[in-house]
Amino acid sequence: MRDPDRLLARAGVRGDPDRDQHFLVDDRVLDRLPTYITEIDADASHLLEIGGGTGALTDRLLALAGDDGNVTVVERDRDLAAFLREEFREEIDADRLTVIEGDALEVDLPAFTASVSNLPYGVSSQIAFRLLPEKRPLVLMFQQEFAERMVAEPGTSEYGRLSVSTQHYADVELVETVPKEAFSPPPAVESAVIRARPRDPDYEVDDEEFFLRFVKALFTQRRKTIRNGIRNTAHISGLERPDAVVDAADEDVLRKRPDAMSPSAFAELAQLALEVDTPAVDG
Ligand SMILES: C[S@@+](CC[C@H](N)C(=O)[O-])C[C@H]1O[C@@H](n2cnc3c(N)ncnc32)[C@H](O)[C@@H]1O
Repeated sequence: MRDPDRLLARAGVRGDPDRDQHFLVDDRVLDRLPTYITEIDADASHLLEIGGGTGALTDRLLALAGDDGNVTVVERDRDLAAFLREEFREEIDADRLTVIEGDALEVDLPAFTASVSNLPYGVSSQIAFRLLPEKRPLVLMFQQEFAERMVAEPGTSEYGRLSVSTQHYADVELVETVPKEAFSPPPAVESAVIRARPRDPDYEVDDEEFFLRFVKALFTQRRKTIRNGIRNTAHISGLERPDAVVDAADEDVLRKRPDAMSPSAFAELAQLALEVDTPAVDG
């Protein structure tokens, strides 16, 4: 495997934190990341990496994909993309690696089978919610506090809109926390890796967009009861008759606060809200 410090030296770059550049330099962490894919027997024939940097993780993903598989890496920084094309010329010529130079929020993504990425933290949420609906196994590095909110259970202080919307798409677990020293330059906060295994939720929602908007609306009033939340957030949820929704809902639910509501309880309430109200379409 390529040595991360040598890759940094060959690229001749110093990571720029203002451009979300914190390169993994701890071999043990780099070597472990692909194992979170093999552990669950996921299809590794086409791996996607967002934010290739100097290619230390890319190298491990090429090994994971094997000689018959391939990897696509997206990198926004022009110099780093040029370095990746030079460093991995053989793999590119053998059609085992594709380097896409561009912003991961804008470029067309290939039909990947799984993604392993040490995400640029400034846009990690937007990238995660680009990847999760693709319903592929994901192993993603985030700021630790963000990762903890993604995997949080109802009734905890970390549980919120992010937990419900993440868990709508996948079973998620926090598989590893990563200290700052594993990166060069070290980020300001600790990091953590989550693994997402796609599955259908154990509830039905007819209008996914409304469900996610309704959950977002109610969590803006985290300390209020669901009763008050429904009434106070119609401008966000788009409900036109919030009082009618309150009249139709169970008293037990109306008395709760959002952080005590499981995703399926939100889904049931969202379905009811749709039955008694036709929400205005966003935008
Ligand atoms: C945290 S570093 C990870 C680099 C490398 N994968 C590693 O683990 O060492 C994130 C990388 O994403 C790139 N990046 C930042 N914003 C991006 C964006 N919007 N789209 C694609 N890449 C981006 C940065 O230039 C940087 O190389």
